[in-house]
Amino acid sequence: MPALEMHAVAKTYARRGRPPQRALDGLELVVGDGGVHGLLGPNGSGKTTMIRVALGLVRPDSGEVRLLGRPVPSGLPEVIGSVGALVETPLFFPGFTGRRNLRLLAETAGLPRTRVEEVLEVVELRDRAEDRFAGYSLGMKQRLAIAAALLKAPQLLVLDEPGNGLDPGGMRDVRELVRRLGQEGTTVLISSHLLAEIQQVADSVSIMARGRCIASGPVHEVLAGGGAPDVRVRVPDPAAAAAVLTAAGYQVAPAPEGGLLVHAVAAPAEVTRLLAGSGHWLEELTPMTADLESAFLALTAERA
Ligand SMILES: Nc1ncnc2c1ncn2[C@@H]1O[C@H](COP(=O)(O)OP(=O)(O)OP(=O)(O)O)[C@@H](O)[C@H]1O
Repeated sequence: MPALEMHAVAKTYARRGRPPQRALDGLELVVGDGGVHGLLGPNGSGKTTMIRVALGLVRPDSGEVRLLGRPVPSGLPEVIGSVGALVETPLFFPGFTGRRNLRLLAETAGLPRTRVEEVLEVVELRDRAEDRFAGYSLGMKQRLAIAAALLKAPQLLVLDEPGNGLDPGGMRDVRELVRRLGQEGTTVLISSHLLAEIQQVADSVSIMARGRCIASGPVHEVLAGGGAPDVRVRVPDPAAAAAVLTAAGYQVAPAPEGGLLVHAVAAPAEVTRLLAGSGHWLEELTPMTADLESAFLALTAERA
């Protein structure tokens, strides 16, 4: 059962004195169970709206939403206890310690104090748990917020742009935490407009642009555009080598940096074998994995 499913979801915000703003435009999106799923898109692409719709905080104009298998909003009461979310900066009491803030939240939710100690441990704030919240760095505040979302031991953790405003050290801490949670069995949905952030933590990714999902799948597949990667080869006689590869059915072009670019190579060893078999000894064979940035820019530009 997927953690989250959205079908044909549309949402347009009415704005006083200005034309309505379409935020979701027939969104189709599935977040599988387990691992870290990244939601990537430029500012204004609809990520926050999508998350708010998923959690029943915003009612869509049309479409179908299922969270942990239950329809939203009607089935929400059955599953919301298994979903932890960090959508807006939660309100902590600045004068209270981190521990006391969490204890208050745990009490309200009917959870034992031992759970507070567990989540403090998970976000590595135990050493600083007796410091006042007001004295925490942004990164520590963010980790405390994640700890609060983890109190009820959620099956699904939703984090909307958790890296926003953090310095590189803070971002690294959040990244490591997210990766660890994913490995330990929590399904994490994390949004970001930063490619590197998603690339470094997510197992799968959905790319959003203008209220739609324009690509989705395992990170390495979305990066490669869904197909096998190109490889660059260098040989002493490129023209003759190109002829050998073309005869074997490969598409070959001169590489801009020199050498040959062989398109969509599922098994690079096959290229090595073919060329060696015809007396062309490879000087270099490099898989050209597209980085997320170019894949992302190409995708969002295409559909814009
Ligand atoms: N409450 C609202 N009223 C009017 N327009 C809104 C509202 N919330 C969002 N929008 C608009 O809907 C579009 C999608 O916004 P949304 O916040 O969902 O995108 P996002 O991808 O999360 O962007 P960001 O990274 O900037 O938060 C934007 O054009 C935004 O200005």
